[in-house]
Amino acid sequence: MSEFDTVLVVDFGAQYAQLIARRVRECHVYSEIVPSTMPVEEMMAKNPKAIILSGGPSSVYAEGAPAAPEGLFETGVPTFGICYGFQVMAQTLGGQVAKTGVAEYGGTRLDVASEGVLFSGLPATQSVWMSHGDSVAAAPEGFLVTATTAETPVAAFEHPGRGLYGVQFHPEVLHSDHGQAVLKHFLEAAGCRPSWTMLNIVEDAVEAIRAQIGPEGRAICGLSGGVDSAVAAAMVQRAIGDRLTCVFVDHGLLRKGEAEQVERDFVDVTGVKLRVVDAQERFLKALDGVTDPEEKRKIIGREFIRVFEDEQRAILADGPVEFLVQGTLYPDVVESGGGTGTANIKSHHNVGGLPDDLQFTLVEPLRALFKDEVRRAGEELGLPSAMVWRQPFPGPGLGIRIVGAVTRERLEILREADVIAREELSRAGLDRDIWQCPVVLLADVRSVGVQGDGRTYGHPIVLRPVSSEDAMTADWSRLPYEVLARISTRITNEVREVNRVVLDVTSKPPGTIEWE
Ligand SMILES: Nc1ncnc2c1ncn2[C@@H]1O[C@H](COP(=O)(O)OP(=O)(O)OP(=O)(O)O)[C@@H](O)[C@H]1O
Ligand SMILES: O=c1[nH]c(=O)c2[nH+]cn([C@@H]3O[C@H](COP(=O)(O)O)[C@@H](O)[C@H]3O)c2[nH]1
Ligand SMILES: NC(=O)CC[C@H](N)C(=O)O
Ligand SMILES: [Mg+2]
Repeated sequence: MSEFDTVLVVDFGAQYAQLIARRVRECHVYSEIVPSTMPVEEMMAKNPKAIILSGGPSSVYAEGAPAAPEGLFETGVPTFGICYGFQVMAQTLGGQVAKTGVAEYGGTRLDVASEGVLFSGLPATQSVWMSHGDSVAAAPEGFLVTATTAETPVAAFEHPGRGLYGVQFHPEVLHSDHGQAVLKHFLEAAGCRPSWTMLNIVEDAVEAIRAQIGPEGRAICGLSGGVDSAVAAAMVQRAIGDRLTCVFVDHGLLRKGEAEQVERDFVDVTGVKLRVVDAQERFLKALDGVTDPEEKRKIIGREFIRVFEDEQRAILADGPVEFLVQGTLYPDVVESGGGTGTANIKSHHNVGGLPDDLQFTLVEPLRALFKDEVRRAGEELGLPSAMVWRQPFPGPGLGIRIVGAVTRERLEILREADVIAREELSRAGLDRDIWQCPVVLLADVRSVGVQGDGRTYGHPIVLRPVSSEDAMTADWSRLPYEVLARISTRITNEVREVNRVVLDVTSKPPGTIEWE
């Protein structure tokens, strides 16, 4: 018998399929996503202990809407439907789904009518997160309706005898008060053992990397000094040892002290082979005069790859290098429009920004994970905590924090302002409280100031401190006024060209974290 149980998440085109999978993993049960079009026999071959049906954008009664996999409810495998998955279960088993004319989006009060299995021991009223326009009008025969809301008479149902459960709300998002408990109750009822740990992610990833690269293959890893590439590199190093060469690209869009830090921190700890490439000229030339954010991102993505290709040739003497390792995470993929039916928000340089003629085979062991999971993997791998808890910094660097064309002078201004903000936030002990704090230069905006009794006509700097769990959503950080005041005073005193500092008070959505 396998040491851990498997839960399949059947994806109906959900925004949150990966989020469901990770919440299951948080219950220490292994979980994998499969498309709703996969035949039931193939699902059964994976020997699932339980199945979760995800949400999705369609209406179950619409023509062409994805149906429950044929025969799924006859397999006897305990199954939990969420939102669309709940509606699909209701309809397939003889209940009724209809557009009732009322929709619920966001926080909603749920009244538990009967604890049943899912709500066992939980409060009779709780706040849950909803996102639906269709509703279950009648539960299938034999099902107990366990919860309602003001607008939704059937907000949860279950038939423990048949191992079938469903909820209209999203237990996987953190805004649902007891969502994780509801999920846990389902997994327990299904008999899933909590025996899976993050160690398995590391071990499995290392195994998979070994299999992908083979016994002779060699790889280059883009190392940025950030968490993701550090963890990816450490995994690959564990898999293929010194057949890995790391490449740090100094593209001139880095913050003060960044290049030195990579050499000091990562190489010291891992002893990995590192090549540092000074590519400032090439990036600045390629970006000359470019103001469109997507164009900047595409150029930066392409130039990164061109540098990796040059490095590939430079180390050819030791044997060909076919693989490129990147620390790509799931949010990079969804935002670049790579999820099921998701829109392109911005092309992350390492996903949507890659050139079409890419010669490398990509190795991306973190592609299905969120940042906090990567941090835990980093801890499992024994990386130092200063590295594991470092705030994210985007690959395109200061290039997407200058609103307007990128020039050496503007980079210098931004670098000076950024280091002041970072110093003051650290001094105030706020590094762990905030997710990151982009400092943005509005290069094409000027405003009038008065300094030393004279008139100035300088540029504004925007501070964008945010708190977040996984960068998919974020809120602006409520920093102490004294800290903001100190940052503002120092930046305007110390950075010529800047005569105004402003604070960005927008959450994500509607804003994104970076300005471009
Ligand atoms: N300066 C760089 N040199 C080489 N590779 C880079 C550089 N910047 C980014 N990359 C590559 O692009 C990937 C994505 O960058 P991203 O900023 O998302 O991750 P990270 O820098 O590893 O971690 P963090 O999100 O904590 O900054 C990196 O994992 C790395 O492979
Ligand atoms: O490596 C990266 N390449 C990119 O092209 C990129 N764009 C945004 N980011 C980082 O991703 C997170 C979410 O950012 P946004 O809310 O701006 O999309 C934040 O942490 C951003 O700093 C990037 N990281
Ligand atoms: N989030 C969802 O799964 C939505 C399901 C369905 N599209 C509805 O609006 O009710
Ligand atoms: Mg980074």
